[in-house]
Amino acid sequence: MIEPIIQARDLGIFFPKGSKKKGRLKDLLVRRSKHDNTPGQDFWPLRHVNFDIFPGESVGIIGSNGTGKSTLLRLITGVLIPDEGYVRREGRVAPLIALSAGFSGDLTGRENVNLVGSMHGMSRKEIRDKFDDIVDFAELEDFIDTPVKHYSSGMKVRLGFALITQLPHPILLVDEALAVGDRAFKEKCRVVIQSLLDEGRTLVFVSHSPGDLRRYCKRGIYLSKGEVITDGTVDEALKSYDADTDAKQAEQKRKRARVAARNKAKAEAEAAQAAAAGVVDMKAG
Ligand SMILES: Nc1ncnc2c1ncn2[C@@H]1O[C@H](COP(=O)(O)OP(=O)(O)OP(=O)(O)O)[C@@H](O)[C@H]1O
Repeated sequence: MIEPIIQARDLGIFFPKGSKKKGRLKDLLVRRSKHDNTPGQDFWPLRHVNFDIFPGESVGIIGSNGTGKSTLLRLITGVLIPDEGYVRREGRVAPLIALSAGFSGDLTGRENVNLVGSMHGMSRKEIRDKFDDIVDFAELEDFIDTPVKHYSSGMKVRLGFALITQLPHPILLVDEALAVGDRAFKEKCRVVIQSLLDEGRTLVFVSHSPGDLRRYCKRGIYLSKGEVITDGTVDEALKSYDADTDAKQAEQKRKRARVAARNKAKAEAEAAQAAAAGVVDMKAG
């Protein structure tokens, strides 16, 4: 029997309302003690989430802003620790997430490739062997010995993408990585992702682009308010998302119409009152 490469069971995480993004152990401890002191102040971006992802699958995570998609990827990488349930993964993760965040500004591109590559488990030899390909892909030949703090945000993202896609890890997590960079670079990234999928890597892909989701993913998980609403083909998940969005928009339209009708009735009542007061004044005059 094939075992899942990623398995989530009753997965949930809370944040105290109004807190900043966290992930360090110290923060988690602080958060836990806050939780104990102020019950009812928690916000659960994800709760009761269950799924199995099998080796070689490509799964799109779909949902509107703030529904817990990135949080889910961060739980899969292990950057965040769940408060309920668990997420288990078999094998290492190549995270195409916040691509420029791991770099140290004072170090050069070359030094960062060495540092971040080894942090992700690459040996010195692997880094040496892949170094030229990384620099070439990132198109940073002339700037590789410049401190990263002088890079533009696009240059940092290019270097991050070039490095992370060289990792041999079986699980690839992508969070809107294709939404950055210019058109030519985006196309290059798409080709690389496709080639990694062809090698049999497992992909979990967060995107707002139906085109990209359909291009890479057979399966789709639609999240709403932190829960899995649909887990099926990518078309089924997108359909479910569209139907919810349409229903939400219709509700907002009805709400606006109700407010407009109320305002109109109020304005008419005020006009009638003013007219009546005018009649009284004239009589008095
Ligand atoms: N570490 C954190 N501390 C506090 N709140 C957080 C933290 N991480 C995420 N959140 C909140 O959890 C909710 C889900 O965030 P998340 O980034 O996972 O959403 P998303 O579905 O990826 O949204 P988008 O489509 O806008 O990227 C948001 O309301 C966000 O503000």
